[in-house]
Amino acid sequence: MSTQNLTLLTDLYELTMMQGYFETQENETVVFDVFFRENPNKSGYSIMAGVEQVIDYIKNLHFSYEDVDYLRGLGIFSEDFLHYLSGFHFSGSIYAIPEGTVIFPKEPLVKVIAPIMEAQLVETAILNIINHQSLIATKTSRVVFAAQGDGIMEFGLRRAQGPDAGLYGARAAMIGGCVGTSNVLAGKLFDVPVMGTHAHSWIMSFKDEYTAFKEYAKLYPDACTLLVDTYDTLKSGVPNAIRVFREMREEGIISKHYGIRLDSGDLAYLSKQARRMLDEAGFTDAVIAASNDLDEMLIHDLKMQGAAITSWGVGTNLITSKDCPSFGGVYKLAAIQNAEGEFIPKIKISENTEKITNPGNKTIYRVYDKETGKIRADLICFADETYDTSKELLLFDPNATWKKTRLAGGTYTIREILKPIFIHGECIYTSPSVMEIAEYCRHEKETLWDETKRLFYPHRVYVDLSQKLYDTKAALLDDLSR
Ligand SMILES: Nc1ncnc2c1ncn2[C@@H]1O[C@H](COP(=O)(O)OP(=O)(O)OP(=O)(O)O)[C@@H](O)[C@H]1O
Ligand SMILES: O=P(O)(O)OC[C@H]1O[C@H](OP(=O)(O)OP(=O)(O)O)[C@H](O)[C@@H]1O
Ligand SMILES: O=C(O)c1cccnc1
Repeated sequence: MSTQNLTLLTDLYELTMMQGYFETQENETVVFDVFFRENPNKSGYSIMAGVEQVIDYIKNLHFSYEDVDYLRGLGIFSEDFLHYLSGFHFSGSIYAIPEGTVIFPKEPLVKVIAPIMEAQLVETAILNIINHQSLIATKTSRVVFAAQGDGIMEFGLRRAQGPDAGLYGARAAMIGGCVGTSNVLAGKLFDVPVMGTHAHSWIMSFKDEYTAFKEYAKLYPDACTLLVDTYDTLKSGVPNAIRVFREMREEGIISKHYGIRLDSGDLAYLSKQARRMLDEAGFTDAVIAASNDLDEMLIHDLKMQGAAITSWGVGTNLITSKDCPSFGGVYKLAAIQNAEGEFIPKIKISENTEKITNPGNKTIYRVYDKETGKIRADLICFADETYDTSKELLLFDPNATWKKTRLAGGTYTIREILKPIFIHGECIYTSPSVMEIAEYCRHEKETLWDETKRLFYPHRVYVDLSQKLYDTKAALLDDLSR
């Protein structure tokens, strides 16, 4: 939250390195990139989320008297360094891809340009925030895709990995496309719709199911979703719900939003039977909602089975991204500024060529097909490179350079997707509201080809390097292998 001081939310090694830089170096300005190597959940794309919380974190970055005192107590920091920390503030620049944007592996999601002591300190918290929210936004986006336009309600708070994961997970889930959340604190803090039904305990607390439904309908006639599986879904739950709906209709209080929720058993079979019973009773607009360990695969499968469900409550699998519990974003040094103000590219070698980093102070252009508005590729280049869209653009796969695509001038458009957030310590970016981000995210997904959006074996979007960046990288690798 915006006033929270998370300065010590870092790994100890960031502070021990910071002290090392303080003792041994000139505190040169460096460039660090946040990027990830693989989309989670076998997705063809990911969704950026968490920038607003990164902004809050950076704005509140300071070592309080108690923080400094605690660090002193560890017995590993000098008084000179602790004195430096007590006057610390972030003076660098940060660029980020706006929340809700579709993102792909290898591209810089966040770029930090700052004196090395500052840039090093912020690694852990930035990764923590972006990794978590981007993971949940991406998972949600897949669940939403599977539901083919039906609403997904985020129900995961009780099974999230702690309060923060529940709260910021709900925020990310809204960005990824949920229609609402059961998380009331998320509703208050992020101004997003809260919604829900009722629990089995409600039914069990009354003398019988009918009375429980009736009392609920009296209290909440405008949002009356009755949980029908406590005793026997088709023999008792649905008939009792119909009885109550009928009485509501007779009393003229039938609402716009009413229906049932299934939470166990064969959801395809039960939903079809329930639909038939509701329709026969004249309640054709009663909504059938379902929950019970759902995820995108199950929802996809239930759709294939012709389930008559049009509203889905998804908890555990979404809020924990159960099939892929980590986003895998990393933070790597890409350049060091010399005395002349030039950024000298740096590279990290790996046995695994996929893990070799992209050097330099970079930016990203998203290249769109002019006619369809769909993404052709992303192009990572140096920050000072520019492109003229009236000229031919040559794209090539950096891992298989013989794979080339030539886009004729006038057939494509480009958009720089990395945006300035902080310049020389000053925040120059205003975060949109979560619902505005969610709307933007919905449009962003329209720029993906269907082949990229599909749940299984999606088509990969190319993330290419400019010729200049490719040549620089090759030259650095060449130098290091001498
Ligand atoms: N038609 C279906 N096709 C595929 N999966 C289904 C179908 N119906 C339900 N499921 C899923 O199968 C799983 C069954 O859950 P589980 O074995 O816990 O039984 P249950 O119905 O929840 O019983 P109970 O809650 O009474 O223990 C859930 O994840 C549920 O969403
Ligand atoms: O299955 P999930 O995707 O995690 O969705 C949330 C679950 O949480 C509730 O169950 P719970 O047993 O906690 O409470 P209940 O007594 O209200 O069913 C709800 O009925 C869902 O089944
Ligand atoms: O409102 C609901 O139906 C709900 C909320 C949280 C978890 N499960 C269900």
